[in-house]
Amino acid sequence: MVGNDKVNAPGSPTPRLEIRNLVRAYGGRRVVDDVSLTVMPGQVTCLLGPSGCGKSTTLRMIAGVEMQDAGEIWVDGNLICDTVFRVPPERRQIGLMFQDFALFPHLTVGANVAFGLTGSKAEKRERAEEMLSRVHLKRFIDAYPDSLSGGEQQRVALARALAPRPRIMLMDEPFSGLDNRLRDGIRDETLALMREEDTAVLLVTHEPEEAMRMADQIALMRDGRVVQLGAPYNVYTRPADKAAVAFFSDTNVLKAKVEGALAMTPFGRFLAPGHPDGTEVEIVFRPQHLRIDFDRGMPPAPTPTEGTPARAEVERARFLGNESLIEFKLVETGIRLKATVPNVFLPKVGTMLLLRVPRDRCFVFEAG
Ligand SMILES: Nc1ncnc2c1ncn2[C@@H]1O[C@H](COP(=O)(O)OP(=O)(O)OP(=O)(O)O)[C@@H](O)[C@H]1O
Repeated sequence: MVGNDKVNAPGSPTPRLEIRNLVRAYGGRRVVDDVSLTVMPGQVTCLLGPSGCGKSTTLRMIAGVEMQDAGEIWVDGNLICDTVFRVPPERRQIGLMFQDFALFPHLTVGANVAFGLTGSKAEKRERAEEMLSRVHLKRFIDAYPDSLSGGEQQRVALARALAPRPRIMLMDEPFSGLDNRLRDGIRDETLALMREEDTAVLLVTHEPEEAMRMADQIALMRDGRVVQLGAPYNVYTRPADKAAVAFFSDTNVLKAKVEGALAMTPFGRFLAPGHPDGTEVEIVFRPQHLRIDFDRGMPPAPTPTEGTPARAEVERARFLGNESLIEFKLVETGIRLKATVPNVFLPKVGTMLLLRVPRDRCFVFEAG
């Protein structure tokens, strides 16, 4: 029962991987709850979310090592798994790479890479050589894994996973065992290789920075559901809710009540479109968007883009390397806010400064 994709509009390209309404429950609790997404060939989709939100379970169902309770998995427009029909894992042409990737210690690097391949001995050796050249490790083809560094072993694992030309690559926190410097290089190498091979990648991570770096598309997950799906820029700049803002950075929150489609705050009025009068809202913005000015006695006039400036006292200032973090208390209301500024800016505790909030950097959500 291998069907054709009926859902995608005619003429639109067929996704390499499509999951529709996947559900998985343990003991009555839905840990994956109606998850749908697509991954195109040569593209990377990141499943991003906090620990326990259902990322790995989703991946395991696609790999075929776990059965869903409901929903369908399609590859290149063909159904490969629903609740009655199931292509076995080894026939799905899906490559796997996990954090605790294990190379076979008793096999050479070349034999590790050739392990999942079919064909003659010479053909297998040739493909292993090709893949090892791509990850710049051909010289280790006859060495054993334990003579390689952690990063080199990871690249061998990548070469091994990609050698059989999987149509889809599922990666679960594959870079988390590596130190930062090594990680950036291997990430870039991995992306380049997978784009060249036109592989569709579904990568699980709980690190927003990793997702922003690697993904063409981010599926932000929480409590088993995809709460937002989109390009990294869109997910970051148009977050679905307060938690989506907070997942990517620290936040400042101003509470207010809507009156006449406006929310009144110490920084003046904010437009609150779509929120009926009387709604309690939260105005959320990132610390890097709080504007700081010197207090020259006469506060500048309110502007439509930044509202009314508010006087604030510095409570703490710390240098974090490439930016400084300043913590403030608003004089009038006692509200605490944080600002980050590039480089070194360390005003003394007690200094009075003026703060402004650019309206185009704020998100207004109903208070939850
Ligand atoms: N076999 C299982 N039996 C019961 N509960 C399970 C099982 N596997 C996973 N869970 C639960 O399902 C939820 C989702 O787990 P999952 O591993 O998919 O999350 P995750 O987002 O990948 O988390 P992490 O980033 O920590 O790996 C968790 O609460 C977990 O405890």
